[in-house]
Amino acid sequence: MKQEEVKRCQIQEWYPKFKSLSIKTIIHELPESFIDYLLEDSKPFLLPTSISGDDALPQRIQKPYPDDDYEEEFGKDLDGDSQEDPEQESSSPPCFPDLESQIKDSIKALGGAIFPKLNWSSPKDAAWIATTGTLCCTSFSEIALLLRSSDSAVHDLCHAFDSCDDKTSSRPPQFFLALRKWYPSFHPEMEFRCFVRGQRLIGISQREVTGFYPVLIDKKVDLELLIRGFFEENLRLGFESEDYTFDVYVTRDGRVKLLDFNPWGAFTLPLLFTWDELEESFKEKGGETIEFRIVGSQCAVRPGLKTAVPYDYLDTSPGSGWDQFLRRADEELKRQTESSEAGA
Ligand SMILES: Nc1ncnc2c1ncn2[C@@H]1O[C@H](COP(=O)(O)OP(=O)(O)OP(=O)(O)O)[C@@H](O)[C@H]1O
Repeated sequence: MKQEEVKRCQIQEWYPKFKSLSIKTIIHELPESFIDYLLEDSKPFLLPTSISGDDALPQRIQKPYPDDDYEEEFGKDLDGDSQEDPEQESSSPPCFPDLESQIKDSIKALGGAIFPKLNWSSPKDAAWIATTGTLCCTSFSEIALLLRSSDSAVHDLCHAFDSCDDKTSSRPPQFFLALRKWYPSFHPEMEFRCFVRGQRLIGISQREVTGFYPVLIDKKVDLELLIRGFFEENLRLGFESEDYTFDVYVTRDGRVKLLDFNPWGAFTLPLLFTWDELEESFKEKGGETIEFRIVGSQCAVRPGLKTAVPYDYLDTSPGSGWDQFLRRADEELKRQTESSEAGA
């Protein structure tokens, strides 16, 4: 894969051209100080101080220590004076007044609630930390909390070009924050990922693979016609890459909305396909047919895509803690088996 292909899939690159086919979005360039803040490994975890004071998150979260209790226990010396905290200076909450004020205006212009996204990715793996459990944000600090907690954001910030065979840099020159109007009524069964190889649409997959939606069985033929028409009319010659994926949402009245572009292969999830299957199908059929895959029964649903839990839950590598836990569980099992055998 080439860097150029990955760059084309950045929202600030494609959105201006395909704006009329997509959902309402406002894009802000991010200052480097905010990128540093997202990447710094500061403890305690500090949210930016709000300039407006009308933040959706309680101010208390933004303090390094929980008020009086901490001071009572640790902060007073024997004479009763507060001790100086050597970390105090470095742990004062950051503040991005200009960015915050621009974002506040954009959230208002988008109806009061937005879905945040960096150049390529949303912080979908961090939804668990939000008070709503979703990516719906109404304030700057909610966005900051999601981005700071997300491995998908770190991927965009540090590893976006890792799969490129002509990689010259680890990051793009600028980062952007896309604020997309929040749609609470998105129907997951109406989202599809479409696979384009050699400028031919060769595959369509249900996007939400953890559910069985009987309605798709009846609608499949019509949906394929709609998506194919959308692709031929707008993307085949309009998007410059030869190989890529695009995500669409089909509204109840049959309009196709473009949600996203992703590079072919590498970090992009092939959902109900494998990349080998897609390559094979292109080789055999030369892009003449489209294969449309949906989950065909309740028994065929896929497990979650492991994108919505903290990385620590999944990491079983040495040093993660899980390795020790599993070793001890194994030892305990062996011990029990041995003692029951000895007793028999
Ligand atoms: N504006 C929106 N309002 C509500 N939900 C949304 C909105 N945009 C996207 N979503 C939901 O969030 C999901 C992820 O969105 P999106 O594809 O933009 O994120 P992503 O990080 O690029 O994901 P991927 O890496 O899989 O492409 C979508 O499948 C959709 O269900």
